[in-house]
Amino acid sequence: MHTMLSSISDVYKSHPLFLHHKNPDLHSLQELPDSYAWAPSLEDSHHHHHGHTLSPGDDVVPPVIDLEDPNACVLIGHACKTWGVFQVVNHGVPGRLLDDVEFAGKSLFSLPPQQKLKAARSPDGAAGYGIARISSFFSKLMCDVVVEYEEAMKALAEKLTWLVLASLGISKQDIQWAAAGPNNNGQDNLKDASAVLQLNFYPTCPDPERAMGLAAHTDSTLLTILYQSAISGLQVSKEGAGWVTVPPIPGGLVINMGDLMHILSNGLYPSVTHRVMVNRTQQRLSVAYLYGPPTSVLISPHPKVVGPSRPALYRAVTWHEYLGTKAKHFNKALSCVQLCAPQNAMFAEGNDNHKNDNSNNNNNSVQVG
Ligand SMILES: C=C1C[C@]23C[C@H]1CC[C@H]2[C@@]12CCC[C@@](C)(C(=O)O1)[C@H]2[C@@H]3C(=O)O
Ligand SMILES: O=C(O)CCC(=O)C(=O)O
Ligand SMILES: [Fe+2]
Repeated sequence: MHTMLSSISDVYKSHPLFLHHKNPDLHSLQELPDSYAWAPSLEDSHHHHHGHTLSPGDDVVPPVIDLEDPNACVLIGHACKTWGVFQVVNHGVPGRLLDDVEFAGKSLFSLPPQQKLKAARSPDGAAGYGIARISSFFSKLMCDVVVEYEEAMKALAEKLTWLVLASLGISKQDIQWAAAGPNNNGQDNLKDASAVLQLNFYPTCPDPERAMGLAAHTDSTLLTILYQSAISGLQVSKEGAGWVTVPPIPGGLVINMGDLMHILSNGLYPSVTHRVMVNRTQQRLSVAYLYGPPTSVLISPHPKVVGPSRPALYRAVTWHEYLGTKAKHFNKALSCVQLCAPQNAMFAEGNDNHKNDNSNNNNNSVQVG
């Protein structure tokens, strides 16, 4: 975990980001500060899609897949093609561990602001605070829970990656960088895969219609495992349906396809654009496990999904390089590595149709590792 995190952190040495840390005490606000209000265009888009998202009896939500279902692989393939997101149950992560990480995360965010500021992410780092720096803030419980949670997420992320790839006809032997290394006892581990654990906290907001929890984006990952606790807020963009709320289900985990899976699948499994709305009465915690390959391995459209009728749409990139591109071009990153013009509307959808300035996200987040 150390080497992974340090190599992801390396990305930001050349892309320092000077975010302000002067967060007001968002818990006590009666009114939305102007600096948090989104432009009217965005406000329109809230309303524009409301009818689609919230109409009664609307059962258009991402599929929920039972990982113990023998047909899980086929169901996952279908979900990836049509939604780019699905929820999993019977995933093997104990409900007790989800409760623990939620409790630990909430304790962390309820620390006095001054204490949290001590853990501010440095401008040129990826992590909000390193293990060493946070240790003084937390009980041992927090560290134990995070370590245990990361282990459980890593195992689930590997399993899901293989299922997603298998649904494309790609097997373990077809992925060189995933080959068993000297240290993993011949197990089918994704050798040196990298990951970031991100805790997101969304305070209640007096004016949720005018504010945004987290701006529309795709994750720069192979896939992301998201625990969204019991409070809704996550929405995914679905062609023809607009913004669709992903309803929290007890013990469920949300799986997002990221840009690297988009590239690896040659656009067959598009990365899903998603955002987070804030809530007037309930604060919300989410825990995202952002999962990718070893940071220096080249990822390109896999030969199994490339052919004469389907040329490679993206050039090879490492996760390291791609994170740099994302840091510079945000939602246009995917088109920066695109090789030729999209061949049909499905690919024309792109990921820059929600380009927003995300500098005033109404969220606090922190990465631990
Ligand atoms: C490994 C990653 C993936 C990162 C960048 C880096 C560390 C933090 C991740 C997130 C987490 C929150 C959304 C996002 C869009 C963000 O701003 O930070 C993610 C981003 C990405 O998926 O591009
Ligand atoms: O809070 C959520 O539900 C989503 C968070 C998210 O998209 C992220 O951390 O990348
Ligand atoms: Fe995300």
